[in-house]
Amino acid sequence: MGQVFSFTNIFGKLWGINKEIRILILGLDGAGKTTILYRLQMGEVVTTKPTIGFNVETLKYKNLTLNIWDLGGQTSIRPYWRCYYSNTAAVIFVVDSTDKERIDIACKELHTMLKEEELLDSALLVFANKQDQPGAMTAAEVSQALNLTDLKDRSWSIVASSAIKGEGLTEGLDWLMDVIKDEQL
Ligand SMILES: Nc1nc2c(ncn2[C@@H]2O[C@H](COP(=O)(O)OP(=O)(O)OP(=O)(O)O)[C@@H](O)[C@H]2O)c(=O)[nH]1
Ligand SMILES: [Mg+2]
Repeated sequence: MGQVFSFTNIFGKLWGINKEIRILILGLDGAGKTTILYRLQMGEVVTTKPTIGFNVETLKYKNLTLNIWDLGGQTSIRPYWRCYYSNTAAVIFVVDSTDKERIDIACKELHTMLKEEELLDSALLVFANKQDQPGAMTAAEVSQALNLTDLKDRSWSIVASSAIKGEGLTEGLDWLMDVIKDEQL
């Protein structure tokens, strides 16, 4: 009981200290999820292999402790995403903005995922990634292709990013932290 009412516990919770926040990074294979995870954690571009299973890293960001789960996006692995949904504060959905052929598949996977009961309260941040590549769809084009304006009763945002150049990632995460902090009050 003493532990429950301790000063650090109460005030830590008020300021978001101690609280661990679970975030999933999802999206089709090759979108840049693992590159984004390690760019956020280490500030570097790492060499990646297709993720079979998941990577999980803890990141301290603005007084918050984020547990970020990066799941493999290959077709055969996507059915396992749902095993990770419970207690998820936010989903970061990563799109390869150059992959026009598969944007409809990305759209379908996104909306299937968002219908899941366990994710009804989760915020959504979409990264329109690989903006450094010629011919990349803009964030507005990706937003339209993903039918994001159809989303009701959910905090969502889309941010143009390049994980390789490190652009847009902090902007996206700042938006997400503001939403998560607001929802905790
Ligand atoms: N040009 C460019 N390449 C990127 C960017 N982000 C990631 N990549 C490259 O895209 C490839 C796939 O990146 P990953 O991070 O492994 O993709 P993933 O989404 O984790 O893929 P799975 O693990 O298979 O689901 C790698 O060669 C990355 O270097 C980006 O913003 N721009
Ligand atoms: Mg990966």
